[in-house]
Amino acid sequence: MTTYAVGDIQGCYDALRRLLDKIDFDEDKDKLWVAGDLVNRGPASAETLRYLKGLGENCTAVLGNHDLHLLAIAAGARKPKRGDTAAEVLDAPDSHELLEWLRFRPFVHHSEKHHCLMVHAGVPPIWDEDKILRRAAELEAAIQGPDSHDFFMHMYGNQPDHWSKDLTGNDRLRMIANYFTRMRFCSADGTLELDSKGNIPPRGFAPWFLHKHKRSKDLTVLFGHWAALEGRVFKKGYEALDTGCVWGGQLTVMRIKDRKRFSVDADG
Ligand SMILES: Nc1ncnc2c1ncn2[C@@H]1O[C@H](COP(=O)(O)OP(=O)(O)OP(=O)(O)OP(=O)(O)OC[C@H]2O[C@@H](n3cnc4c(N)ncnc43)[C@H](O)[C@@H]2O)[C@@H](O)[C@H]1O
Repeated sequence: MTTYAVGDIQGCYDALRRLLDKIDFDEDKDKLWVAGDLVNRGPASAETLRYLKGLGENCTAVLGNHDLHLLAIAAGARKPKRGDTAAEVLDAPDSHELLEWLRFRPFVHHSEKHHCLMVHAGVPPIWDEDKILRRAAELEAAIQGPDSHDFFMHMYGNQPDHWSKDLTGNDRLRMIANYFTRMRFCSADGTLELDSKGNIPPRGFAPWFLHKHKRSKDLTVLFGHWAALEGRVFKKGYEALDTGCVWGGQLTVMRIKDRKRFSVDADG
């Protein structure tokens, strides 16, 4: 049994299957962790969800911003934007099952065995692992509970931009969602800058993983989301997995035990 972690698939189902063939992935024995953004912009989000759902307990996927966006569209809280491919999932005959499976994915996966945390965008420097997991659970409860429509209606936006334990309601949930699913740059106190998407830090901010973190140093964080990094972080304890498949780059999987990476080109 071998455990692998894959970056943002975003509906690039053919690339996913080519990559799994390349590593001789055994669907009955091996484990696949997915670092969020399973869907959207790529051509085959429904097929991707169907395949990952079919892996059962051998797939552990966390939610990304594009997954949340699809769930918000499905809930009637948002309209699709140009370039979104949500309709392909919404029109699928098994749409309900696929969306319910997605809605019940976590935001953070903690593996004690492998000393890893997997999250889509990142974890703020101001939280230790206990807080990270408790705040992920808060957000999961909101999305999985009866008031999820209300959350999706209020999910979008860049404010508040910094954490306070006194935050309540949808402001608190939006802040947590923005840390886990949209963050790239922040300041040492966890203030977010969500406009910049390239590699150049805006003045006063740095990539979230370069700050001093409260989290235990023994935990490696696996994350996706940031295609412009091209899978490179150069900092011990961090593994960037998004290599921009949906932008014509590559899809990359990392074997957890030795951190060896395998990639396929987007266009085969
Ligand atoms: N609370 C909330 N508030 C607001 N929106 C929410 C939300 N929750 C969910 N959403 C949804 O989140 C999305 C906005 O997210 P954002 O993070 O704001 O923007 P994005 O451009 O859509 O990011 P993406 O996730 O695609 O990241 P990537 O690095 O691949 O791509 C980013 C850029 O990198 C560029 N890029 C790709 N490869 C690159 C490379 N090798 N070098 C340089 N740039 C590269 C691409 O061209 C692209 O412009 C929307 O769909 C929105 O609806």
